[in-house]
Amino acid sequence: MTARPSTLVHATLPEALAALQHLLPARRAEEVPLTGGLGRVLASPLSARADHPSATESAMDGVACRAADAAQVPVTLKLVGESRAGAPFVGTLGPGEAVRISTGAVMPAGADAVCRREDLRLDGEIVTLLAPARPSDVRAQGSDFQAGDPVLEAGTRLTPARLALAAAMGHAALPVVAALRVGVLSGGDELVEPGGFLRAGQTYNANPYGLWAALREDGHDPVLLPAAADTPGALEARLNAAGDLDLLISSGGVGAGGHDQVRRLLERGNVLFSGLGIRPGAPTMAGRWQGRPIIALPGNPVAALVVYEVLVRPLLTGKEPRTISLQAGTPFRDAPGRTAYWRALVRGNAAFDQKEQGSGMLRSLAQSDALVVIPAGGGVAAGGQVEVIMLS
Ligand SMILES: Nc1nc2c(c(=O)[nH]1)N[C@H]1C(S)=C(S)[C@@H](COP(=O)(O)OP(=O)(O)OC[C@H]3O[C@@H](n4cnc5c(N)ncnc54)[C@H](O)[C@@H]3O)O[C@H]1N2
Ligand code: MOO
Repeated sequence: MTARPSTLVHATLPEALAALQHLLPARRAEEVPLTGGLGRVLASPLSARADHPSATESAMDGVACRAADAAQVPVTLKLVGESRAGAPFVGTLGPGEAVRISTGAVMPAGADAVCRREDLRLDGEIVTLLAPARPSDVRAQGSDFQAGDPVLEAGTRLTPARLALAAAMGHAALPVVAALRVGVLSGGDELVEPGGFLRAGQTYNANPYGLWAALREDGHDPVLLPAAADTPGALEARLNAAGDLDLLISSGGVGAGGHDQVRRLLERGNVLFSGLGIRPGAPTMAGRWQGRPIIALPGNPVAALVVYEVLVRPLLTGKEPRTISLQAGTPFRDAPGRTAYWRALVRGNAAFDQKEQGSGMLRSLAQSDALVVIPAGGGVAAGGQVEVIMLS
């Protein structure tokens, strides 16, 4: 059956992204505890509830004193007390005086520098500084961030460091974009679940596990659906039984091979685009089946994961892949009429193409550091500049 008039044939990546954006449900916000925030995306900006540091404090173990007293060394100062983390020195430091101080302890009033423990000698109430006390070993109150500062922007993906930051800002719960429930489906008579017995001509079902992990990384809620056999009825039954899903992502069955059930099913429903101007991933399709959005990725495992990286991830996170410029350590050819994403190793400031670029060769993707992006007609000689997407 031919595609409907609204179908984009051989969409560009931006066209495909724009078309898909209209298909996803409006994104709600929800609150999660800090321990549930990894990979989630902030739905609104997050401001600090307190200054960090909350007081001016020492960055080192040693003694706190006046920098002016300790510019010429060796110098002898009188120890008048101690400031420990949680138990500050009470009072003001006078000229010629010092207090013992530990890392993170509040600087006494009057003190503005710290001499490190390894740079001094203690003798009862006398301390001899052997190196000048340093103002740079003092952390000023609010020098990391101040109460009320909008530290994390809406749209920020929560990494371990950002979760620690949110905790340091005083937040126990975080407003995040509600996860989408995404069904992950594969199809093909040759597929055997990992762990099972493999006969010649069969292949372990790998794609859903990579897609499941990528969806989890992006803060969504993937649901693995059992692989469907290559019969029209089997696929339809899987989709109908999939239950309440916001989106379905399939892999396989979009080629022109005659057993390509996903393609046929989508063509009976509503096709949004059929074919993408990229390599790998050219046969990618998207559309709707009984109202539910479906992104149909190619079966070749590298194609499925590369299309996730350059199309699905930007769609689900609202962020374009971050590219950096590197030198081409080897030549990178273009793919006629398509944007190519070549697997590459990154060494120093240069990208080197992986010898193996076959779309079925998953090992070379797993062992790559980056995808080098080469626009149609834009092949690059060794020594030229290339844009690359770093793979996590
Ligand atoms: N004559 C042509 N043949 C092909 C073309 C073409 O233009 N002309 N395009 C090739 C490209 S590019 C791709 S990509 C594939 C797309 O094919 P399908 O999406 O229909 O994928 P399948 O035929 O189902 O499988 C392809 C390949 O991938 C393996 N596969 C599939 N699913 C999984 C899975 N879940 N886990 C692991 N491996 C999987 C499958 O065994 C096949 O080896 O078509 C090319 N052919
Ligand atoms: O799009 Mo196919 O991606 O090269 O294997």
